[in-house]
Amino acid sequence: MKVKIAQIQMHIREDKDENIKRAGEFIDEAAERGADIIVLPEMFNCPYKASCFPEYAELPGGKTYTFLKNKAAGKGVYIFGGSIPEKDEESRVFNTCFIFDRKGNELGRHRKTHLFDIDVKGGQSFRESDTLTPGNGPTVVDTEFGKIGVMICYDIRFPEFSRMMVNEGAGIIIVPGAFNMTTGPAHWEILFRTRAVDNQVFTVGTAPARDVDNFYVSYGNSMVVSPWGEILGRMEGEEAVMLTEIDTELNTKIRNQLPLLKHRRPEIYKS
Ligand SMILES: O=C(O)CCC(=O)C(=O)O
Repeated sequence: MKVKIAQIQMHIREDKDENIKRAGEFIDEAAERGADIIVLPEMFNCPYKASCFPEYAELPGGKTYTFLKNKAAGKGVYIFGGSIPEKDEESRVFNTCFIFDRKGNELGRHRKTHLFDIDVKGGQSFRESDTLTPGNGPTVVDTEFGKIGVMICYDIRFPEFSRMMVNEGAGIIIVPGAFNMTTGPAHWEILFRTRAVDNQVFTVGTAPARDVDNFYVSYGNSMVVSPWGEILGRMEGEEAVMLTEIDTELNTKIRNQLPLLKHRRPEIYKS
């Protein structure tokens, strides 16, 4: 089955309303160009800064959630809403992707499960756990294009997580992310291609546009990778909407010819 995936690689500013407005303009453009699925980047309504997350956080049903829901219904598209800081009744804050179908029904939500706490010597440092609470598992949603797994950024570094999604039947893994200028050039492409080849799935990474004046500089490089490990679409640092058509039959074709998933020996893998 053919699916047109639109990735919105946008700049993210201080002003939440401005971010929502820009996302809306790009969603309109993607829908006009025939997208079936539209994907936004990680933290698309909020600067990627731990101290901003509680300040920008919303309860489900809040302003950004309602915006995404209405856009999905209004344009008749699936929206994988990048991520936003979500708060719950106890004021805990999560990094959450809300997913809507063509009618604006919430299909699922993924709370980032592996928090990004790193300190690379002479490079990037970040501590999401200063303000965020982790989610506790993988997310797989049902669509007319089959099952789609959803994870957020750092989650992709944990191979077991993708495998859990594939074991649940996911044929595409959608990953809103925001790698930086230290880990991005080193690992982003390798990770998306490796997860695709290991699991014989499409991987879709969608990042903010690069803004060298930001506190956190996104690597950008939004990409779609085939189950054969081929890069089907790739941006650089620019702000743009990229459309890539994929064919979900490819998963089955590749799995029949190279039956990796059948050849697994889970009884001898201990971890
Ligand atoms: O894993 C990385 O290098 C980047 C992760 C990240 O930026 C994130 O999880 O938001």
